[in-house]
Amino acid sequence: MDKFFTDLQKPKKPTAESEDAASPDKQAIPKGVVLGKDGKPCRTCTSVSAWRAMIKQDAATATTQSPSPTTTPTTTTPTPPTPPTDCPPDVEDLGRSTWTFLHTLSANYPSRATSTQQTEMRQFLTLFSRLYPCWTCAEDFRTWMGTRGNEPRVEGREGLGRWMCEAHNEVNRKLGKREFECARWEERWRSGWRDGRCD
Ligand SMILES: Cc1cc2nc3c(=O)[nH]c(=O)nc-3n(C[C@H](O)[C@H](O)[C@H](O)COP(=O)(O)OP(=O)(O)OC[C@H]3O[C@@H](n4cnc5c(N)ncnc54)[C@H](O)[C@@H]3O)c2cc1C
Repeated sequence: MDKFFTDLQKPKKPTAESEDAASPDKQAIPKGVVLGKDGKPCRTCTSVSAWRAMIKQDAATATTQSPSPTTTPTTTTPTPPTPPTDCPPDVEDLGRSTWTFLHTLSANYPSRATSTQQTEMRQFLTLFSRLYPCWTCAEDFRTWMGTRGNEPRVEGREGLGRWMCEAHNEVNRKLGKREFECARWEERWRSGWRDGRCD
């Protein structure tokens, strides 16, 4: 699991297993930008900041490679405008929405799941880990989930909620974020905080 996000700061190449296999031009890819099978950056695998850095770099390259014979080359490249909110999600927007869904799903899982419900939840998590649109995230999530001791705990709500919290904390650690106190997952995602601020 050490590779989970370790190369977040490097452009990540799709693996042969990934449906998005590509042959990237390393020179042209800024840090943090991930490529899809068409060789183009994968927006759902890339943060807006890395995306914007790429646009800025493209603009700078265009300026230096094809200067107009009649104009003086510019020395600064304008920062692209902040995208409006109704644009396709980047890796962070997608992640926030997805965690909201996954924790809410756990919070509404039966306290004691039937064997059918357990099977369905296992199947869902397996499919989720294959279909999540950030393929680099999905790949690492699959690896984590497949590691001994990290298998989904689907017997009931408490186990699943804790497991989801641990899964999320794994991502938090890899991204250098603070870990969440898993004893409080239910307050965050089901009952609301004990101080009553969500009531
Ligand atoms: C399966 C998966 C894999 C991902 N992999 C990557 C990746 O490889 N690279 C990448 O850049 N991004 C990845 N992301 C996105 C990343 O986890 C964040 O969603 C994104 O960086 C936005 O972070 P955030 O700080 O806004 O809050 P988020 O991490 O999205 O958290 C949202 C809210 O959940 C609560 N929370 C935080 N931690 C926990 C926890 N452990 N348990 C319960 N609640 C918690 C907090 O209240 C927080 O505000 C992944 C997302 C998912 C769903």
